[in-house]
Amino acid sequence: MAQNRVPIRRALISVSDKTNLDMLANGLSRLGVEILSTGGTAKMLEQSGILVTEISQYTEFPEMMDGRIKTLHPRVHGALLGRNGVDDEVMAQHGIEGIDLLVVNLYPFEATIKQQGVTLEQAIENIDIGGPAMIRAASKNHDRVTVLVNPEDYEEMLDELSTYGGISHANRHILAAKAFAHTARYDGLIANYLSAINDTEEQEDFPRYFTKQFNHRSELRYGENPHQKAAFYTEQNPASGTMGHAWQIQGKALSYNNIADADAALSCVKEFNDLPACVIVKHANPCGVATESNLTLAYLKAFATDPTSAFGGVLAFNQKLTAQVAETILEKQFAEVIVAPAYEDEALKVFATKKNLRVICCGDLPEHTKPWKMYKRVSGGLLVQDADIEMIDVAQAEVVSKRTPTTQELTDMAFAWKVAKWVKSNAIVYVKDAQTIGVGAGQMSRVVSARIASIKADDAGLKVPGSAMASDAFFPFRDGIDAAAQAGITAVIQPGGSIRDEEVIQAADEHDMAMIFTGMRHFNH
Ligand SMILES: NC(=O)c1ncn([C@@H]2O[C@H](COP(=O)(O)O)[C@@H](O)[C@H]2O)c1NC=O
Repeated sequence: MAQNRVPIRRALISVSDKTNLDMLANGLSRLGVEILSTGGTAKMLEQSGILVTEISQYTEFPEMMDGRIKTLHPRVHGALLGRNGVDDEVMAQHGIEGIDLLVVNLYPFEATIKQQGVTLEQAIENIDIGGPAMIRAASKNHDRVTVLVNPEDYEEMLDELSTYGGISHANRHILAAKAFAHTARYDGLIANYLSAINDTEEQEDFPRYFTKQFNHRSELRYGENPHQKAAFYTEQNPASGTMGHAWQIQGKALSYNNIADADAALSCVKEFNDLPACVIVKHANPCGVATESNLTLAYLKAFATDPTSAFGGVLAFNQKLTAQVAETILEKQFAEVIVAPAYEDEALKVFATKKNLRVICCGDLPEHTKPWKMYKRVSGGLLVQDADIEMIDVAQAEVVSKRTPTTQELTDMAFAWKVAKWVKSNAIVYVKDAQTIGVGAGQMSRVVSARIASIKADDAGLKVPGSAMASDAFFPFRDGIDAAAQAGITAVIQPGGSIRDEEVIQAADEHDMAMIFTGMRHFNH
């Protein structure tokens, strides 16, 4: 197929972010490309000794209104929009010389609105008008014009230009789509910002119009089930320690369920930043969680909670993974996915013996997570909420039982509470000595979750007596407490807030249990 390469004779460069600018302009000059440029960009290029024509010289119209008008001129837009073989005559008639390459990036609106105490006026002055207008014009006319909106793309374009003398149609098309995505994201940010601010400049939590852009990261073999097609999209700059940031080191391609489960495992393991921790997830639920003095022991304890469910599980760790952990995992079980912030080279050599095992590196886990939003598609709409990043200090929680918890019980309750947050509701988690003893997940009644936690502990040969129990939401009846007491639970952590709290506290007192109320619920659906 013909490449339909278009040579570049004239370029317009107008950039706020001047990264790689010298390299680009030097490259273009060497290839004999004439450069037009706006005020600040032209000044910088002149200082570097590059020959440029100021845009105001070309338009014969001054830049004005503090930069609100620079390139908004028919000689610029005609030069970008004029079609080869269609508009040649009219261009000549009006002294319009075609621009073949447009290099633009926009006023830093996103960075401006992220600043503390920014005013509406400052935000508005950082809305770029001329830049998006040119990007849209050039992208529409990518049949002739090449458009660059990202300094990371300069080098590849220069390579193609110097090697082949022009840019292929395929690449102009890719760059045009990228440029429209760039302006779409930019306008989305502006619309979100303006529609979340009222006339007294108070920021509302949720904009009237909501636009968010995600970028295609990979095709997935299929979705939750083989008859569902699926792909993975990520944010612009995903934070370290997230699935959006993570990269795969080895193994079979990641599936939709792998990514969802690895995310669940990562979320849970991040709760334990003080000690080496391991979380094993199966079908989005932790089936074993433990902390210990090193990752190998943490893994062994997590595995011991429910070895049956751990088969084919997704394992997350909160520290650099050693060869010893890798060997122990391979001895003990078949795993689908391992995710950790980093790996020792020796650990990777061990995993390399299992070619299919998916090994993912997520980068450092940040200590404090900034607030962010969660989205869930429902038919005909989108649910948006704050991510559940809150975690109470259990030591400050209210003791509601007659008996106060022992130090050991408090520690176990704190651990169980962190795990319960990441178990699907209704969640019941039994914990002793920094190890999950039984997990009851995703049941329609709380008492059944409690029974399941006991059954799981029994199946694994773990002793419940003396364990603490966490419940993600209040107990609506005393039956859950009675069932737990029967199993040997001595301490209970739960949000409280039921109309039958008194009856529930009385049940705890009758069984001589310690009970604390967190005042915070952690439903996870
Ligand atoms: N108003 C205009 O005609 C106009 N044309 C280009 N710009 C922007 O001006 C910036 C570059 O300005 P300078 O070269 O003066 O540093 C770029 O981000 C570009 O998108 C404009 N500024 C804002 O709209």
